Amino acid sequence: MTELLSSAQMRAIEQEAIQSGAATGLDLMERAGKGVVDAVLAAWPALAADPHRAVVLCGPGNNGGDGFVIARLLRAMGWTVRLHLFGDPARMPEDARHNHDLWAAEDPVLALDAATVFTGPRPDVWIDAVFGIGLSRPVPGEVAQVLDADAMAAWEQSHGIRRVAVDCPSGLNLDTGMIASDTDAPEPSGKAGRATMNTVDLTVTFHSPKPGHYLAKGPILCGEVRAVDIGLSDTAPERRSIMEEPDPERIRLVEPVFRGRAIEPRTWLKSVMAKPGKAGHKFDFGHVMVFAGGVGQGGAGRLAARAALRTGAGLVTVLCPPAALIENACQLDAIMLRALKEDVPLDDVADARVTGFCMGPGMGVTPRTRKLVQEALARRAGPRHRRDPVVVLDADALSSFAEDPASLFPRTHARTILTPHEGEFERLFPDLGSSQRQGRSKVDVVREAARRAGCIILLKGVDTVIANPEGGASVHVAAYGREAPWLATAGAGDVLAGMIAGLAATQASAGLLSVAELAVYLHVECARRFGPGLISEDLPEQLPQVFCELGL
Ligand SMILES: NC(=O)C1=CN([C@@H]2O[C@H](COP(=O)(O)OP(=O)(O)OC[C@H]3O[C@@H](n4cnc5c(N)ncnc54)[C@H](OP(=O)(O)O)[C@@H]3O)[C@@H](O)[C@H]2O)[C@@H](O)CC1
Ligand SMILES: [K+]
Repeated sequence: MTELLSSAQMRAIEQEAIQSGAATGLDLMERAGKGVVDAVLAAWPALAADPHRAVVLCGPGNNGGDGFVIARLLRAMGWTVRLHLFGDPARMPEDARHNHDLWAAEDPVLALDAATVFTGPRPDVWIDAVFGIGLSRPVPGEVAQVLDADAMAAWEQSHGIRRVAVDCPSGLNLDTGMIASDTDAPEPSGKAGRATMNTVDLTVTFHSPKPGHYLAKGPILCGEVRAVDIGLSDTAPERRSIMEEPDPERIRLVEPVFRGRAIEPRTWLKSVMAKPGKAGHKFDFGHVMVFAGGVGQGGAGRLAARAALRTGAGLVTVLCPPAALIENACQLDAIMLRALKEDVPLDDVADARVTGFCMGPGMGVTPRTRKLVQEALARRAGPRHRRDPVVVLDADALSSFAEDPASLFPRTHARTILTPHEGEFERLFPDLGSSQRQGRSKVDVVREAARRAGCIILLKGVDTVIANPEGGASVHVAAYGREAPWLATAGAGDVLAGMIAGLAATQASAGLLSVAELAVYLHVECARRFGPGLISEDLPEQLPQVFCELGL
């Protein structure tokens, strides 16, 4: 997993390097500027063949300082560079000021406003070095107008201009992935309100990517993200083992990368999953019970059950009300089926060998659902097992506690995972819901929710965030080449719940958060493998091929 560094962590690492004498601030800025130029030429090799034209937009801090280095390096390659500055050079930080002076000794520093920028000739490359990790408030009006998505239309064939952001598209908050919206920017038309931000083709960041590249608007705005090495070392390196739970101080990105290097996906899968390479009988790989709804309401539970079985659980049983037995029996083969009468306790049907419960999809928002959830959460490890059964709560199992979430949280435990979408999340944590976040990052609110609930929370989305009560957090994003728009389909969440239950119930030695990370990744891989036309029934059926392609 790649570790995503907050602005504060990035600053601390930079300061440590400077204070230890490993590098000066100027060294780092020079390496950052050179890293951007190298990344641009690597992305578009044709640009290296002969000199081109660039516009470089610089801001008042060190992001702007990087911009001055980039402008100087391009100039040295024979490029024609127009440089625009927002801010007062006299107030720039020392290193940025130094690079300003190097540029200004030979070439003009132009004003950064739409009239000045867009009357110049069309550039081949556009470099945005206005604000980076130091963005502290909404982007001022004159800058917002230049960065507006439509502004470039002032040039002919503006779509052919290569747009590059230094650290981030200016205005994007690198901790949250959000854009401050209460800008004082008047639109060119004079209307109040925020201009729409330009998306770039390439974002070049330093040392390590930041959460804002992956959360919320980040993936929409950043194009491709490249992190370049500027010679910083991290004193808190990644955890020793790939399946270790994340460092509570850090956020990690779910991908087959470990300690900065891409690894064979199968190494990751084998470290998290119980089944590959092990001999055993079906009870060695767990028994998952999936609760289905009443007559006509069983599809969601069946989808989850199929996903649990395909991920490797030894046995999967669907539990349903007696009236729905025939409906389910007509549709299930390898999956077992039991009726659970209204007044019968869970213990009557679930023996000590059950290692996982998947609850919620199609169950109905009812007192009976609440009761069953409470019973499942009260179950403890059987004599043959080290750990309590995993309890995956999704959909109606969550909404059944909307009136009184506080009655759920004393019962949830370390082997519980709640898998809400935004609506369900808001029902359980009204003050943390998307309408109440007010600039707090999705990671922060999911961490807070996990702490409150005392269990793992997985908040679904294009950017899925998973957190444990200790503060460990992961982000998985279906973007940057892993887009999965066909996953926005009814039942996809039920399948994910089943995948998590299936993987966790197999008695894998990895912790539940690691299991959830892998399940989210596999879920997206299944959707991508199937592609257009995907419906939820297709997802579990992709697993065998996905496992095979990932090297199992
Ligand atoms: N850390 C590292 O390891 C390395 C960092 N490097 C680079 O440094 C960048 C961080 O530099 P930075 O800290 O100077 O912040 P930056 O983004 O330039 O902005 C601060 C300035 O903008 C101003 N300002 C902010 N918002 C504003 C607004 N809305 N409207 C108006 N003004 C606003 C703010 O003013 P203030 O808030 O202080 O009033 C201040 O003047 C980082 O992104 C990377 O590119 C690399 O060189 C190498 C290694
Ligand atoms: K920038």
